[in-house]
Amino acid sequence: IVHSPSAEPTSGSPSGLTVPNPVTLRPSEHPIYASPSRRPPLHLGHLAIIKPLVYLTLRLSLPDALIRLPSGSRLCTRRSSGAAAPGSGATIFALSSGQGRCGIAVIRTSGPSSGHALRILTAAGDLPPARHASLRLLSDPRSGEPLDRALVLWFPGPRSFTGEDCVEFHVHGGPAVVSGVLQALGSVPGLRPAEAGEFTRRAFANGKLNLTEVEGLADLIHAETEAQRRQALRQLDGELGHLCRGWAETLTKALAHVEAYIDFGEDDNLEEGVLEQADIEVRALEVALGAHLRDARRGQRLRSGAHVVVTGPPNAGKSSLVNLLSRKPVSIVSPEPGTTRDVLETPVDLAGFPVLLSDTAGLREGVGPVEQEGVRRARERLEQADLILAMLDASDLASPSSCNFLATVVASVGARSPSDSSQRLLLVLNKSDLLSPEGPGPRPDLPPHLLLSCLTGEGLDGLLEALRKELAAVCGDPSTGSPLLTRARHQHHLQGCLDALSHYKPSKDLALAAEALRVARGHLTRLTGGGGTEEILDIIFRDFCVGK
Ligand SMILES: Nc1nc2c(ncn2[C@@H]2O[C@H](COP(=O)(O)OP(=O)(O)OP(=O)(O)O)[C@@H](O)[C@H]2O)c(=O)[nH]1
Ligand SMILES: [K+]
Ligand SMILES: [Mg+2]
Repeated sequence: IVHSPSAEPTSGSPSGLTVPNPVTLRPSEHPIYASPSRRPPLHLGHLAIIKPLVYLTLRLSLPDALIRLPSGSRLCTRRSSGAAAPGSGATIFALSSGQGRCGIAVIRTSGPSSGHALRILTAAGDLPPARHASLRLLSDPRSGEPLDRALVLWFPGPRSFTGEDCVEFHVHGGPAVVSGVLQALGSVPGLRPAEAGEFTRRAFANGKLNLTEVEGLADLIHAETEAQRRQALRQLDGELGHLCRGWAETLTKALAHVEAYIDFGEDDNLEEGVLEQADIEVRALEVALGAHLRDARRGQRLRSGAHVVVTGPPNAGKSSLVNLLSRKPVSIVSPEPGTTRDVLETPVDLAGFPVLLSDTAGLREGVGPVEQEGVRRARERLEQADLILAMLDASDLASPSSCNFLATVVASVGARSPSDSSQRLLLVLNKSDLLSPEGPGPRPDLPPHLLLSCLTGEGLDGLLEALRKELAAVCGDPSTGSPLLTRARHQHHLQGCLDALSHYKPSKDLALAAEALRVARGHLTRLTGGGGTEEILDIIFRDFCVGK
């Protein structure tokens, strides 16, 4: 029996599915008002009047709340969640496990009529105990005909995946059983089939997941390699959202400092150093954002695949290597130089990392127009590579094409420092089987390289290990380090935040500095799904299938 990971047995579940909904509190409802000593917000030792204290406390405690400010409302009044209200009380149902014949299929419902539907299908007056698997006979409510003996799980809201009342039917996976149960559910008043991603959308709207977690869930469903799965799980655990919320809090604090200074600084009511403190924190945040952005492409590569391009002079064995790594005959191999003309790409899982592997034409000059076009395409593809697999024939290192390749491609990538280039290069000397065992090895003046024979397979393990290390550097290791930015959307908002902070110059103009902080904070809020994100929701939820 498969226990569905979508179920959420306890509120602080270990999968981190529960995220406190950013609620809008009125000042009078906020706990800080009940006991102001709970969280001393600032060092305001020399505060002469009580008004700034209340004011600052409000601002620090209620970052996204609707706040009516004492004088000149400067803190923006943003509604916390950008989600649409969930589907107007309809109860949705769908097959949530994969299509086709299987041992067990999971059908679930979400919405206020879930309990009613469960009672009707099990012909029982009572609901089963919450969050326990119970064996029940399901029958068609119209004909009374038995459909299946199934496990049913009842998740009363809000402790469910969507936050609404949910039911899961674990039925036998035959197509007739599944369609029978789906039809039976469709006959219950108030129930309708779910649309793609609708369960997750409701979870988002009810504050069960934030936007980066929704993206993590979509990626987890689509993860094809180990590393992708690990990255998606970390994002689903809310690590990126957590980081952004921490940053947004820093900005809120700084904003409160600056605004307090605008309103009360001149009255000499604030202690010294309030602005300086804000300055220090903003600068530290800029450094952190910069570091994350430098990493930015790694998470995206891990999500969509790193570009690995095999290049070298003709006949080095490039196509042989591509076929070996992809374990299928992607490219034609022949003793004739200039066999490969077009760029041939194939997705492969290399040591747990998703890779788009490209075979290219051998690089040489003075050839006919067709091969020339192949060489041009090869060079173009080389520019887009995250990792270059540079290949030479170990028995042919003295040839003009080998020397030329070493002097141009290998030398130029090797000369760039790792920091100013995102491209990496592995030099592979193929056809090691042709080297005589007693004879001298390859030229001693060569850059670091690996020996390989595509013919015998010797050196392949070493190459795979080297590839694993290189790809970990290219994609980032999803099990360690800070959470990666997996989408261009994340990068866009972090860059926007950083750009806004470059206008933060409190020594020049305090009002503009405050505005810069607000814009910067807005980007962070939108990254996790707060404030005006409606238009991107559709894009994100399109990634889901029906039943998720
Ligand atoms: N002895 C030996 N021959 C090899 C090895 N790898 C490839 N070859 C042979 O070298 C020849 C060229 O191999 P390809 O894989 O077509 O080389 P390529 O670099 O793709 O060639 P082009 O597409 O023409 O640039 C073929 O006859 C292969 O069988 C190896 O490790 N040892
Ligand atoms: K060839
Ligand atoms: Mg080839």
